[in-house]
Amino acid sequence: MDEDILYHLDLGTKTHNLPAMFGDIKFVCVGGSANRMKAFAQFMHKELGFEGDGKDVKDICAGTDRYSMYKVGPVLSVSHGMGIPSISIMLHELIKLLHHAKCRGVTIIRIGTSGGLGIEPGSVVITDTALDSFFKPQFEQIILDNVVVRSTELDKDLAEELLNCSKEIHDFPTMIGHTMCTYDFYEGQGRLDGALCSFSSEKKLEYLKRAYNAGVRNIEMESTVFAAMCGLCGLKAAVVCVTLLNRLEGDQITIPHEVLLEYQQRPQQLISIFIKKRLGLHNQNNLLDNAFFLSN
Ligand SMILES: O=P(O)(O)O[C@H]1O[C@H](CO)[C@@H](O)[C@H]1O
Ligand SMILES: O=c1cc[nH]c(=O)[nH]1
Repeated sequence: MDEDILYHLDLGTKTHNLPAMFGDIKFVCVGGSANRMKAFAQFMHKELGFEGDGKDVKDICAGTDRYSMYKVGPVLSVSHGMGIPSISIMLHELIKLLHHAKCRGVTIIRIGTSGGLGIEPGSVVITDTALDSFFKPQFEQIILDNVVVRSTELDKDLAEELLNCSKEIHDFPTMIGHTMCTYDFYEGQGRLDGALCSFSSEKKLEYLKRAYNAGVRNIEMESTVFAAMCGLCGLKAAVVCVTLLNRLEGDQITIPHEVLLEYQQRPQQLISIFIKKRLGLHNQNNLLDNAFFLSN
């Protein structure tokens, strides 16, 4: 194409110098909420030792209210909204953005929240494989009037590397497990507390226990399409989600707001250690030299 307009990001190849703006990106972190992804950018600003408090970090996608995007050195932090359609639109445009910007060796991580299965609330789950609602490691994309089945395997070495980083954090449990991805938060996740509910408490528990026995440790709403698209486009990808409750014990999220905020920071803490280790900065307070990123 002579010009590529990344409509939902309010960016384009003729209107923006994408290699100059994004060419040094090595890590992309994505998550549902715009506020969380801004907070993550501010946190990484501090963690990477940049000057100032990072409070004035600019939303690169401010021209649209669909998604928010923040850049801190080699780290891009992007919101994706809720559910498969929302994240898949963002990923199409983000992956084209990385291509136009000539980025190389990029690692992409979803940092999210989820419902846990049989594990302590506040635990962090690193996904090895994303499963659909039938516990299959696949994502079904409708293309024209065909159902195209795509693999949802994630990078096993990256998951192990993240698990190793978690050993430095002693405040909460972290584990590797399967993640089930659904099209809905209520009926789709076997909740009894939606506006509609057509099954019994016994049926719900029977389904969730089968999911547990199939290796599922948490449930969320984006991991299958994320794994499938990143895998097909050659991006090393991981999904790291904190659990807000144990779904074998209830449906409503009753934790106080401050606890929710603290839980949401857990995947961010882990990813910060991972990024700093990859950059050779872990346990150092040195100021980053931007030239390092431009030359690597
Ligand atoms: O915390 P985020 O990243 O939004 O992810 C989870 O939370 C949302 C539901 O509350 C869904 O998008 C689910 O996947
Ligand atoms: O139970 C939960 C909690 C967060 N996100 C989900 O998708 N499900």
